[in-house]
Amino acid sequence: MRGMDQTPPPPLRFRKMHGLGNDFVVIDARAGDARVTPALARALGDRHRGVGFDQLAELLPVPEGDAAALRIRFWNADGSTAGACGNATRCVASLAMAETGADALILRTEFGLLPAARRADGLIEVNMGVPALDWTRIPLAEPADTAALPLPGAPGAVSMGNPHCVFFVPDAEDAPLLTDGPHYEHHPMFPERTNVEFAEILAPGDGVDRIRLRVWERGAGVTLACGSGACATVVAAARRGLTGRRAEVVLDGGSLFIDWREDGVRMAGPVAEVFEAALSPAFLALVETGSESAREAAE
Ligand SMILES: N[C@H](CCC[C@H](N)C(=O)O)C(=O)O
Repeated sequence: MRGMDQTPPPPLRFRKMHGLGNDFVVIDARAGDARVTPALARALGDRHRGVGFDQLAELLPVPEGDAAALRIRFWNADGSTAGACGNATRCVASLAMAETGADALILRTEFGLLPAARRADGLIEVNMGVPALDWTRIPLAEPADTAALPLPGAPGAVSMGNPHCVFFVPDAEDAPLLTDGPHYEHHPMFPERTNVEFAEILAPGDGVDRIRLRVWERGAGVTLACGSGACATVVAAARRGLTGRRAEVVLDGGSLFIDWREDGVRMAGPVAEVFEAALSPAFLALVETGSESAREAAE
């Protein structure tokens, strides 16, 4: 509950951005005056009653002397948190570089320190880190060969700081996203749920492998693009010898350029800022009246 001081809280400002149509609300909580809760994420993510997003990127401070410029916490539209979000990381990198005038910097996420840079061609590139391939780090509910899981279609499993289950299909356009997507997101093999990818290997172009990818995201459903999913798909494909370690990944919203090197998986693509606005105090009060969010905000 708010204390005796009835001074209204400052308006909660946010930015709306996207990477290939994978859309985000970005809240700068570095000053410590804002705090995202599962209830606020769900309310904000509602595409009819809120702002609407696939994910929310909460910007948090880092200690003095930290190698990173800032820390990011990712929230899905269902109020769950995620250890990675490639497209949102690229959007935040673009904001942070504009803020500091730098062309390269480091961002801290749950998965570690992620170097980011603006390329000469204007694309924003992030090194998403070294993929986790052991079953315990996906995580899976039992020991299994993550190169080909004991499930129909023998999908690959990869973590980029978040779990991915990658199916290779003959035609991604008619992939069973709306049935197999939720089925495998909630499959008991994935104790923390999983993102579900459907990948079709295309003919190489300009000497670069190409993959057509469609994604059902954990906590968000079908999205137009998924950066960590594109990284996981190239890793899963290369592990099977279906492609090399570099590929163009063609998603519904456009292409990401992936390069799996020894020191991590690089992912490059465009970002866009759509608008900046403030949440109305009435909206925040509405969220707070929900007992769950008020209790969490007070913790
Ligand atoms: N839904 C994902 C997080 C967002 C991933 C995606 N938007 C990306 O660009 O990586 C999860 O729960 O792991």
